[in-house]
Amino acid sequence: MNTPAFDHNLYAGCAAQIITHTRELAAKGFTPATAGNFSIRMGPDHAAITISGKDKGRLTEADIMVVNMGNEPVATHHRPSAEAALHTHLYRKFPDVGAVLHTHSPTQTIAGLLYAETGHVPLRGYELFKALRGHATHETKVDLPVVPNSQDMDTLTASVDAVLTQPNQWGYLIAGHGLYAWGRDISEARRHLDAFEFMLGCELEMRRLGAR
Ligand SMILES: CSCCC(=O)C(=O)COP(=O)(O)O
Ligand SMILES: [Zn+2]
Repeated sequence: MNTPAFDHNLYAGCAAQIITHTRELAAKGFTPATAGNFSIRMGPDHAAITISGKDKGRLTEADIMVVNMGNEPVATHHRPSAEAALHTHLYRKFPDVGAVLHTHSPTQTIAGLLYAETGHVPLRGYELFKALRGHATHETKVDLPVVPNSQDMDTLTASVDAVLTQPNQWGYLIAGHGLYAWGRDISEARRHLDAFEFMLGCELEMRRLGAR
């Protein structure tokens, strides 16, 4: 008997979690058209990830596949997310990362454009910092990195790698594109994504009010 390439029960559990979160995020308007991609680590060598080009609000298990940490499809002919390299980069760089979520909300997209030149969004004074693992007070500084967009995944990955130099960084923006957020598991990644979305919304509102 052939050894299966991966644990199917583990895959099915990961797919179910991805489907739950993507439906919720799509309902919030965070995945317009077919935007966004989502993954969960399946051990040291594999991740379950969304197939490229799917409507993320209507995913079924058949829309989620397995890749190795070199972005190669495992036991499937489907094409993984065009941005799979950004997911596996995080899994390779940080062994404790268990899930990666990527969305394109209007707030994330606009903030990425507004702060592209500065290279980060300076977040200050938010009680919601405490939703970010490793942050216990509002009296700290959180600079959310912003990298330039690129259709070349090697270029984009290198830009991201260069800005992830501090402990307890849980997200970055790609200018004009969207947000990547991650965590030890999908619940934590989702908490980080929701926290960044809220704080970015506050920053944009303060700019409207002329306070930034
Ligand atoms: C239509 S959105 C453009 C591609 C993108 O940024 C994205 O998040 C979705 O790409 P995927 O290949 O993961 O479907
Ligand atoms: Zn994207």
